[in-house]
Amino acid sequence: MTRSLILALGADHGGVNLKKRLAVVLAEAGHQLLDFGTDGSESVDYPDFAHAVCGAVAEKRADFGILVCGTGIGMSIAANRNPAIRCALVHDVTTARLTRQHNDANVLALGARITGEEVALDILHTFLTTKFEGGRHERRLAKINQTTENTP
Ligand SMILES: O=C(CO)[C@H](O)[C@H](O)[C@H](O)COP(=O)(O)O
Repeated sequence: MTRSLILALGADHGGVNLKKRLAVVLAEAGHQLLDFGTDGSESVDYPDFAHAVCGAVAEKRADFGILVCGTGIGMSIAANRNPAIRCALVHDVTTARLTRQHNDANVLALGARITGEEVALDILHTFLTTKFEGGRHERRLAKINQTTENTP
């Protein structure tokens, strides 16, 4: 798939089956996985897994994080509360590419009830193999971290 990466994975009960499928493919591709669960179908709370995965990425214990819930929305909202995280909820290969090129996204959120397995695998491949372009995008990323004030 790409050079060997350390990837942090997390899902709630809505995303657990897709997470397991992604984990198999990623392990076969030679990546090292930090799997923060969940592992079963019992109802759990997605923020617990988002925070665990994002902690690993923020502390540089993982190169990227991958989060899966029913829609990906709850995971992405929770993930982006961490100031070190740029989490993108992605439904297609084009935005998977662009969020790496333009946003240097370090966490990918997927919705298992929305996105089919084959599309999710294509998104994952694109996300992990596309490089940040830098340049003008560096300035914009810096501004994301500058302020939360509602000024131009
Ligand atoms: O956070 C979500 C929605 O924005 C996720 O899709 C969750 O997986 C979903 O809310 C879980 O719902 P459930 O009815 O408890 O299975």
